[in-house]
Amino acid sequence: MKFLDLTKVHIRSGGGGSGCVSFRREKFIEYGGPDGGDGGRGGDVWVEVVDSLNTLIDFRFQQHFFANSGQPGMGKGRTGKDGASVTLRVPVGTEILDEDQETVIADMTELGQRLLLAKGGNGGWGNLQFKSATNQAPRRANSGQPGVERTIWLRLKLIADAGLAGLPNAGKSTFLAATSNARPKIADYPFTTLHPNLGVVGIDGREFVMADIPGLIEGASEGRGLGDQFLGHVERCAVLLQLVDGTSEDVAEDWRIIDTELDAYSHDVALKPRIIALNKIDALDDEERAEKRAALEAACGRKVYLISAVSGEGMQNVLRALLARIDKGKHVEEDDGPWQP
Ligand SMILES: Nc1nc2c(ncn2[C@@H]2O[C@H](COP(=O)(O)OP(=O)(O)OP(=O)(O)O)[C@@H](O)[C@H]2O)c(=O)[nH]1
Ligand SMILES: [Mg+2]
Repeated sequence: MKFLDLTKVHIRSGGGGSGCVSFRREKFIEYGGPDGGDGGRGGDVWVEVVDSLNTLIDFRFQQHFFANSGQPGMGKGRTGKDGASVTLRVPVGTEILDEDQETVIADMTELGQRLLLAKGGNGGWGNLQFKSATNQAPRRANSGQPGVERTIWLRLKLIADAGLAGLPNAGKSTFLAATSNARPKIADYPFTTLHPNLGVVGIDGREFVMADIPGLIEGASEGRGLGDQFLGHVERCAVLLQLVDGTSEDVAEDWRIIDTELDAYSHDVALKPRIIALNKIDALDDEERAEKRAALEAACGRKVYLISAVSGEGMQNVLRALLARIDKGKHVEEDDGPWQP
């Protein structure tokens, strides 16, 4: 199932700068002692959990994370500058795997959690450090330690922010394809979608993850059709978008069937914030739109969005409403009850 995001990343910490061999050269001081400074430390490679999108999509564009090397030491006892470190910013729930993809190096589960993945090399000693009672003028300095290079994998179990629910053919996959990077199969027969698809939806410069699941039918909670086996995937969503096919004879009944199945599956899922949209309005005239909207609003007792996943009409409004619900879910801990638009 396409619920895992897996990305390969190459990392390299910086090597330490080499130590310097140098002697004091000043007028009237005949034998200036050694004054070569140490090399700077190489930069580290860190991973840190940040509050961001719950996909690893950014790592498709940047797969190399190389820290800078330390600068060499200099005369007059000056230490070289340390190399800059780099940090991989990952979402909560990212696992770090070794190159073999089997060994789990770390499980990044908490916001702000930080882990050192590759330590920068120490800088080498300058000749100043080698001065001793027996050797007042050492011509010796160390080179810096090399950096560490490795390949790792990031693996994230995706959690959808929004889930699509509706009868077969309601247009769920069309909606996902129209609004996200996902390319699910779309066709004019029921049960086109056989497994869930996920897509990253962009709206107003923000992004969220939406899941398209196979259509539900009456009796799904008792195992009819594809049953409720995929509803587990929407259990953790912040909001559900229920699509009702506008070309259906009885939109109120269509809404009720899904509502009943959600409730039979789990009370919690039925009580989740839900946004209702009447889809395929491009196929309806004004009178039909008004009539069906009224019937649907009477059945569900809340605002109904009018949309067309094909023409794009009304889509922005629904996406904004979903995003607002998702944001609300993230910032408000207590449940403010169902059915609040
Ligand atoms: N006219 C019109 N047709 C639409 C619209 N949205 C979807 N359709 C059509 O409705 C049919 C079903 O669309 P899908 O997106 O496959 O429906 P689904 O809900 O994913 O169906 P299942 O995967 O079987 O549950 C396709 O022929 C779509 O082209 C719309 O806004 N307007
Ligand atoms: Mg589908």
